[in-house]
Amino acid sequence: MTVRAPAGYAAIVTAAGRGTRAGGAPKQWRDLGGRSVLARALDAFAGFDRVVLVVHPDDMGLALRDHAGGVTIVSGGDTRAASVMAGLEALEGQATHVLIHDGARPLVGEAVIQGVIDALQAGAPAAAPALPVTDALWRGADNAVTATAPRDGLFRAQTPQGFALDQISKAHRLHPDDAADDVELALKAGVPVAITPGSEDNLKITFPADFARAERILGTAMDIRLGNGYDVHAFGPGDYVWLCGVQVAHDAGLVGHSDADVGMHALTDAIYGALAEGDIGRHFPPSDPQWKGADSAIFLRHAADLARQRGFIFGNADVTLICEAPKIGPHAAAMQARLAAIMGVDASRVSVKATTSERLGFTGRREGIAAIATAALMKA
Ligand SMILES: Nc1ccn([C@@H]2O[C@H](COP(=O)(O)OP(=O)(O)OP(=O)(O)O)[C@@H](O)[C@H]2O)c(=O)n1
Ligand SMILES: C[C@](O)(CO)[C@H](O)COP(=O)(O)O
Repeated sequence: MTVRAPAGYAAIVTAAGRGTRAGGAPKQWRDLGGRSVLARALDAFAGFDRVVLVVHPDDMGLALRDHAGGVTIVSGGDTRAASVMAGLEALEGQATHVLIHDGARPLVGEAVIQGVIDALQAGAPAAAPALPVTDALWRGADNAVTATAPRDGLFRAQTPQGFALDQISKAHRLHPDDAADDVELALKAGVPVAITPGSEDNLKITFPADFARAERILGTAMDIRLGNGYDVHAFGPGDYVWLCGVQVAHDAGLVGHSDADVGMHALTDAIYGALAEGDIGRHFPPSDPQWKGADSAIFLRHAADLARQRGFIFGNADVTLICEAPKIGPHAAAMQARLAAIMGVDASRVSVKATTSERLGFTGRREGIAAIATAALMKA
């Protein structure tokens, strides 16, 4: 879920720094759990009508490659304040309020952004998230404590910091010097700033170890779903069967309301199961004549689309066909490719294998084919 910002609200995401303390390539372009730090920070503002992304001139090509469309990309300056100023200039006359966010804070949550918006909507000219300092504070030198310092009334500042656009633009023009953040400039210009709730998850990637910390937060926040599916179809008259989207010659057909693709049905049910969305019968009732003889790809595509609409990506899918015949091995790769194409994933994430039941039971007596499937869905 992203925050839907009120009309007139814009966001500036600053990403023109070089990330010297983090080392390596500029931190905002580096991978964090499969997506760049910056892509994650930008995502949080997808519900804003206007978003300005400020990047280093050397990164303009990268920015246009990854973020063209939807956001306005401008070149930043030598300091954070100069980069924010470039963003503010791009917004002149285009918004009433602006939230200014570090591209290096990839895990900002809805509640933090909403808290800032609510304070501005309530009439504050400026509002920013922060956390009270809870640890004792010391002064130190040469690895020794030289004094203690009171922590009362001290806060750790975060972003996004929100402002009435005209007031923060004026503050930047009045004090074009660098500052730790935009709140500092607002205060210098006499603009009062409300404190809103920050979050421990809203860390700024600053040092190398912060990547591991962010990965840990992402890991615990990851929504992982597993679903299983099971299906059986009896043999009947015919000279081929549909299995996992591939037509396989056989001395019998499979009986069913649709094309009786038992493997595809098991996989579709596994996806519905992971989404707690019932089974194929709920979405495509067998009582409905329009599904008579239907291509089962319709069912699988529907389940895969539903997963994507809910924000999930596929971890993997695994289908096992249980039959004495036909032989599955020669067709397994084609089945894998077909299922992957229907689901819109790479074939390496889909497995199709088979086993006999050692001539035991209904599959052993060649009365039909059974299939079991597992699907893993993930959402960060
Ligand atoms: N000239 C600058 C400097 C910083 N930033 C942005 O401001 C945010 C917070 O800054 P910081 O963590 O200090 O980032 P860097 O300046 O990149 O880091 P470092 O000081 O370690 O080089 C980051 O998203 C950074 O890209 C910017 O847009 N323009
Ligand atoms: C803006 C800021 O993120 C607020 O905490 C921070 O001041 C900027 O980062 P820096 O490390 O101070 O440059």
